[in-house]
Amino acid sequence: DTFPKQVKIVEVGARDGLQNEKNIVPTPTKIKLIDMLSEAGLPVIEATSFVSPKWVPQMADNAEVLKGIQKFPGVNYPVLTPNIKGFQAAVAAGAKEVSIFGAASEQFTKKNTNCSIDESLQRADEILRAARAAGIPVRGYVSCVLGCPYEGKISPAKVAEITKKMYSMGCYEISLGDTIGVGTPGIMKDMLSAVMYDVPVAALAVHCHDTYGQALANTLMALQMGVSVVDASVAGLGGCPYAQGASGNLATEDLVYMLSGLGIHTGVNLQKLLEAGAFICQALNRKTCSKVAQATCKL
Ligand SMILES: CC(C)(COP(=O)([O-])OP(=O)([O-])OC[C@H]1O[C@@H](n2cnc3c(N)ncnc32)[C@H](O)[C@@H]1OP(=O)([O-])[O-])[C@@H](O)C(=O)NCCC(=O)NCCSC(=O)C[C@@](C)(O)CC(=O)[O-]
Repeated sequence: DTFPKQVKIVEVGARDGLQNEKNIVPTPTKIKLIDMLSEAGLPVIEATSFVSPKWVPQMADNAEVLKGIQKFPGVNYPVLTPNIKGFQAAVAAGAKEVSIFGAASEQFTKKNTNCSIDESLQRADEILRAARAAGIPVRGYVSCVLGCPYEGKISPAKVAEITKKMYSMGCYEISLGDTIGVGTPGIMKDMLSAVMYDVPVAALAVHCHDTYGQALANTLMALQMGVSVVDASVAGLGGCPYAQGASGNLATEDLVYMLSGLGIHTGVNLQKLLEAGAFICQALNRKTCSKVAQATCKL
């Protein structure tokens, strides 16, 4: 049995999940969602992002959300920061951890952050230096690791190169994103093999979108290869606004159900997680994308 004994789930529903919503979700709804997710025992809950409100209007209430949530002891509430301006605003609002984001695709980087890969790494380096001085841990994201909406196939070597750079710049963990959910387990295996050659597996996470229904299978492959940190989104909410057609993330409920079946510890209470999912789906007036939530729905 090659599975890790314990898996850390990084809940991204309140950020990756909501950033793509057209209608602005009221700030108290976001806060209640995050509080319910904390209540459910998730160890890491990405709360919001300090990006330009011109680019992502849904995240314009970032400071109110971060200040308004209950901070459960032992739970981390990282926020996304694209540049030093975002980092400073995040710290001023009380962020204790931030995430930087880049991609293994030039065109996606341009569409998502209006710069080249090199420029995005320079911005990341600036954040990492400021974060080190302030004692703030930094997580990194690499998008498009299994394919890009603009460039198509992405080579595992390119993903390994960017991941290695972020790791050597000081990110303690790097989340490998299948941004548009096009990957299949064989491609995940090849990509991870290349990355693991350069970066210790303990510093890697996977972040699978479920556009083609492959998120759980791709995640299982990563777990078999020793990855023990998995990003997921309650009710399968989500998608990147600069990756057209990308659907939501792997549903956290489905991940928790699978891990529990495998006897892998997560510390998450599935019942409370289902309640958080039901709450946000009702608030958004939409059906859950979680199969587990659909299967256990009493209505
Ligand atoms: C990077 C920029 C800012 C460049 O955007 P730009 O337009 O090139 O930047 P700029 O420096 O020219 O600034 C434009 C305006 O935004 C302001 N501004 C500038 N920075 C900030 C900031 N931090 N916070 C608040 N405001 C900011 C700045 O002050 C200015 O305001 P103005 O002077 O016109 O009034 C922009 O492209 C941006 O915000 N992009 C973020 C896009 C985004 O959030 N995408 C989704 C997250 S990534 C993702 O979902 C993938 C992931 C992580 O989940 C993993 C996966 O699935 O693969």
